[in-house]
Amino acid sequence: MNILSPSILAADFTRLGEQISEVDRAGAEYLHFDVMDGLFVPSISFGMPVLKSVRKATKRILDVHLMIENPERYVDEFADCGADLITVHAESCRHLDRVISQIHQKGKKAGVALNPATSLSALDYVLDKVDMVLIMTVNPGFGGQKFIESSYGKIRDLKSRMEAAGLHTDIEVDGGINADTLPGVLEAGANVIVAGSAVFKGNIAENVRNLKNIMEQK
Ligand SMILES: O=C(CO)[C@@H](O)[C@H](O)COP(=O)(O)O
Ligand SMILES: [Fe+2]
Repeated sequence: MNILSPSILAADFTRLGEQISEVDRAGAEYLHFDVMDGLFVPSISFGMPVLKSVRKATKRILDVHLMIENPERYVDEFADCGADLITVHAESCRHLDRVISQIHQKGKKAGVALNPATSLSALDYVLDKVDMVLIMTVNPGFGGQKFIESSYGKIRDLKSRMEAAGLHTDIEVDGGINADTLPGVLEAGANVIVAGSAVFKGNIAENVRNLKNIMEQK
């Protein structure tokens, strides 16, 4: 099933509750929550107190993307604040297998994210343990960046690898997704689509409808 996960990083924070209701009403299935620590990525975004408030504002799946060093320090707290799905970066975990188990022990779904320059081989011994793989289609740290073209091939390779192993794990893409890049990532095998600017800039309901239309045609 294809799923849309609007990234609130691109929302108007003075009207966050309203804008969350708007994407909910327009039919987005997930809500993407980008946590940045100023170390793993250059920017600092938001953390637990904001997640707690967002949890009260929506019943949708909260898809928490941790762009932080040593995320095991905070996984339990993000789980307690209302995350449903917690994604950690392979590059930021010294003990990736252990962090995946930690997320599962909290009763949450676990995702592993790969930066554009990270090989799929980082997933070799954990692929069958994760609920989702996040292929970053920009270098993490900021919204509104340009999609990296080599991502299409990477998604396709991951999809073949999963098929060969008999796995139906979700493939999420994040960064520079819009009406132009969406058809290609769907074709390549992605099914969980993060979109920040393409949802929150302009008319939110119309943007969600357009992206969902494309997703339904594929
Ligand atoms: O994780 C990140 C950026 O690091 C994203 O989730 C962005 O928030 C996506 O924004 P757009 O590229 O869709 O504007
Ligand atoms: Fe993200």
